[in-house]
Amino acid sequence: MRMLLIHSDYLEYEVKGKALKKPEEIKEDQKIGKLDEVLAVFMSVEKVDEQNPDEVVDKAIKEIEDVASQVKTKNIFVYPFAHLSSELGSPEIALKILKKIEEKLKEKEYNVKRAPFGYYKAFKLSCKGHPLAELSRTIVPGEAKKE
Ligand SMILES: C[C@@H](O)[C@H](N)C(=O)N[C@H]1[C@@H](O)[C@H](n2cnc3c(N)ncnc32)O[C@@H]1CO
Repeated sequence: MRMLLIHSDYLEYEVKGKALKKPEEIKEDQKIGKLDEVLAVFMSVEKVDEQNPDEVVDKAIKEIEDVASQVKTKNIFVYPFAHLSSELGSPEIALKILKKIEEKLKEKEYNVKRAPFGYYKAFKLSCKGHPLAELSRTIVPGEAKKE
Protein backbone atom coordinates (compact mmCIF):
# COMPACT_ATOMS: atom_id res chain seq x y z
CA MET A 1 0.00 0.00 0.00
CA ARG A 2 1.17 3.52 -0.83
CA MET A 3 0.02 6.37 1.42
CA LEU A 4 0.32 10.12 0.93
CA LEU A 5 -0.47 11.97 4.15
CA ILE A 6 -1.27 15.70 3.94
CA HIS A 7 -1.97 17.73 7.08
CA SER A 8 -4.54 20.25 5.88
CA ASP A 9 -6.70 23.16 7.00
CA TYR A 10 -9.51 21.23 5.28
CA LEU A 11 -10.27 18.65 2.63
CA GLU A 12 -13.55 18.74 0.76
CA TYR A 13 -14.69 16.49 -2.10
CA GLU A 14 -17.61 16.25 -4.48
CA VAL A 15 -18.49 13.08 -6.41
CA LYS A 16 -18.55 13.80 -10.15
CA GLY A 17 -19.12 10.40 -11.74
CA LYS A 18 -18.51 6.67 -11.72
CA ALA A 19 -14.92 5.58 -12.26
CA LEU A 20 -15.76 1.86 -11.89
CA LYS A 21 -18.60 -0.14 -13.45
CA LYS A 22 -19.70 -1.01 -9.90
CA PRO A 23 -18.59 1.73 -7.52
CA GLU A 24 -19.43 1.57 -3.82
CA GLU A 25 -23.13 2.29 -3.20
CA ILE A 26 -23.44 5.65 -1.48
CA LYS A 27 -26.23 7.72 0.07
CA GLU A 28 -27.08 11.21 -1.24
CA ASP A 29 -25.32 12.87 1.70
CA GLN A 30 -22.07 11.07 0.85
CA LYS A 31 -21.82 12.81 -2.53
CA ILE A 32 -20.04 15.70 -0.86
CA GLY A 33 -17.91 15.71 2.27
CA LYS A 34 -15.62 17.99 4.23
CA LEU A 35 -13.38 17.84 7.28
CA ASP A 36 -11.44 20.75 8.82
CA GLU A 37 -8.05 20.54 10.57
CA VAL A 38 -7.58 17.12 9.01
CA LEU A 39 -4.91 14.56 8.22
CA ALA A 40 -5.85 13.56 4.68
CA VAL A 41 -4.58 10.06 3.87
CA PHE A 42 -4.58 9.23 0.17
CA MET A 43 -4.20 5.47 -0.24
CA SER A 44 -3.47 3.14 -3.15
CA VAL A 45 -4.00 -0.50 -2.21
CA GLU A 46 -1.51 -2.67 -4.09
CA LYS A 47 -1.49 -6.21 -5.45
CA VAL A 48 1.02 -7.34 -2.84
CA ASP A 49 -1.38 -6.26 -0.07
CA GLU A 50 -3.76 -9.05 -1.11
CA GLN A 51 -1.40 -11.57 0.43
CA ASN A 52 -2.15 -10.34 3.95
CA PRO A 53 -4.86 -7.62 4.05
CA ASP A 54 -5.26 -7.72 7.84
CA GLU A 55 -1.57 -7.03 8.37
CA VAL A 56 -1.70 -4.14 5.91
CA VAL A 57 -4.66 -2.67 7.81
CA ASP A 58 -2.78 -2.90 11.12
CA LYS A 59 0.41 -1.40 9.67
CA ALA A 60 -1.54 1.44 8.01
CA ILE A 61 -3.32 2.24 11.29
CA LYS A 62 0.03 2.40 13.11
CA GLU A 63 1.47 4.81 10.54
CA ILE A 64 -1.65 7.00 10.54
CA GLU A 65 -1.73 7.13 14.37
CA ASP A 66 1.96 8.01 14.45
CA VAL A 67 1.58 10.96 12.06
CA ALA A 68 -1.75 12.09 13.56
CA SER A 69 -0.16 12.30 17.01
CA GLN A 70 2.83 14.25 15.65
CA VAL A 71 0.64 16.81 13.86
CA LYS A 72 -1.82 16.78 16.77
CA THR A 73 -5.11 16.02 15.03
CA LYS A 74 -7.79 13.42 15.61
CA ASN A 75 -9.53 14.18 12.29
CA ILE A 76 -8.65 11.67 9.58
CA PHE A 77 -9.83 11.58 5.96
CA VAL A 78 -9.46 8.10 4.41
CA TYR A 79 -9.24 8.82 0.69
CA PRO A 80 -9.09 6.03 -1.93
CA PHE A 81 -6.60 7.18 -4.56
CA ALA A 82 -5.59 4.96 -7.47
CA HIS A 83 -2.68 7.14 -8.59
CA LEU A 84 0.09 6.30 -6.15
CA SER A 85 1.02 2.92 -7.60
CA SER A 86 1.30 1.10 -10.91
CA GLU A 87 0.56 -2.24 -9.16
CA LEU A 88 -3.00 -1.63 -7.95
CA GLY A 89 -4.84 -4.32 -6.03
CA SER A 90 -8.37 -5.39 -6.96
CA PRO A 91 -11.16 -2.92 -6.15
CA GLU A 92 -12.95 -5.54 -4.06
CA ILE A 93 -10.02 -6.08 -1.69
CA ALA A 94 -9.03 -2.40 -1.77
CA LEU A 95 -12.50 -1.36 -0.58
CA LYS A 96 -12.46 -3.99 2.19
CA ILE A 97 -9.06 -2.73 3.40
CA LEU A 98 -10.11 0.93 3.37
CA LYS A 99 -13.37 0.16 5.20
CA LYS A 100 -11.42 -1.78 7.87
CA ILE A 101 -9.01 1.14 8.30
CA GLU A 102 -11.96 3.51 8.75
CA GLU A 103 -13.63 1.17 11.24
CA LYS A 104 -10.50 0.62 13.34
CA LEU A 105 -9.69 4.34 13.49
CA LYS A 106 -13.25 5.04 14.68
CA GLU A 107 -12.85 2.37 17.36
CA LYS A 108 -9.77 4.28 18.48
CA GLU A 109 -11.89 7.46 18.88
CA TYR A 110 -10.66 9.26 15.78
CA ASN A 111 -13.11 11.48 13.88
CA VAL A 112 -12.99 9.72 10.50
CA LYS A 113 -14.53 10.36 7.11
CA ARG A 114 -13.95 8.10 4.12
CA ALA A 115 -14.35 9.40 0.59
CA PRO A 116 -16.54 7.20 -1.65
CA PHE A 117 -14.79 4.38 -3.49
CA GLY A 118 -14.93 3.97 -7.27
CA TYR A 119 -15.80 7.51 -8.29
CA TYR A 120 -14.29 10.51 -10.00
CA LYS A 121 -14.22 13.23 -7.38
CA ALA A 122 -13.39 16.90 -7.40
CA PHE A 123 -11.54 17.88 -4.25
CA LYS A 124 -10.05 20.91 -2.54
CA LEU A 125 -7.20 20.59 -0.08
CA SER A 126 -5.35 23.22 1.89
CA CYS A 127 -1.96 21.84 2.92
CA LYS A 128 -0.57 23.53 6.02
CA GLY A 129 3.00 23.56 4.70
CA HIS A 130 4.85 22.85 7.98
CA PRO A 131 7.73 20.31 7.91
CA LEU A 132 5.48 17.32 8.73
CA ALA A 133 2.55 18.41 6.54
CA GLU A 134 3.49 16.23 3.55
CA LEU A 135 4.58 12.63 4.20
CA SER A 136 4.45 9.36 2.29
CA ARG A 137 4.57 5.77 3.56
CA THR A 138 4.85 2.42 1.82
CA ILE A 139 3.40 -0.63 3.57
CA VAL A 140 4.14 -4.21 2.51
CA PRO A 141 2.74 -7.27 4.30
CA GLY A 142 5.66 -8.89 6.14
CA GLU A 143 4.55 -12.38 5.18
CA ALA A 144 4.31 -11.36 1.53
CA LYS A 145 5.71 -14.28 -0.46
CA LYS A 146 8.50 -13.21 -2.79
CA GLU A 147 7.43 -14.17 -6.34
C1 LIG B 1 -10.37 8.52 -10.31
C2 LIG B 1 -9.87 9.46 -9.25
O1 LIG B 1 -10.50 10.68 -9.39
C3 LIG B 1 -10.18 8.97 -7.84
N1 LIG B 1 -9.44 9.77 -6.86
C4 LIG B 1 -9.76 7.52 -7.69
O2 LIG B 1 -8.61 7.24 -7.48
N2 LIG B 1 -10.77 6.65 -7.82
C5 LIG B 1 -10.49 5.23 -7.72
C6 LIG B 1 -10.68 4.73 -6.31
O3 LIG B 1 -11.80 5.38 -5.69
C7 LIG B 1 -11.07 3.28 -6.53
N3 LIG B 1 -9.96 2.33 -6.55
C8 LIG B 1 -9.90 1.27 -7.38
N4 LIG B 1 -8.85 0.48 -7.10
C9 LIG B 1 -8.21 1.07 -6.05
C10 LIG B 1 -7.06 0.72 -5.30
N5 LIG B 1 -6.34 -0.39 -5.58
N6 LIG B 1 -6.68 1.52 -4.29
C11 LIG B 1 -7.39 2.65 -4.02
N7 LIG B 1 -8.51 3.04 -4.70
C12 LIG B 1 -8.92 2.24 -5.70
O4 LIG B 1 -11.71 3.24 -7.82
C13 LIG B 1 -11.50 4.44 -8.52
C14 LIG B 1 -11.05 4.13 -9.93
O5 LIG B 1 -9.81 3.51 -9.89
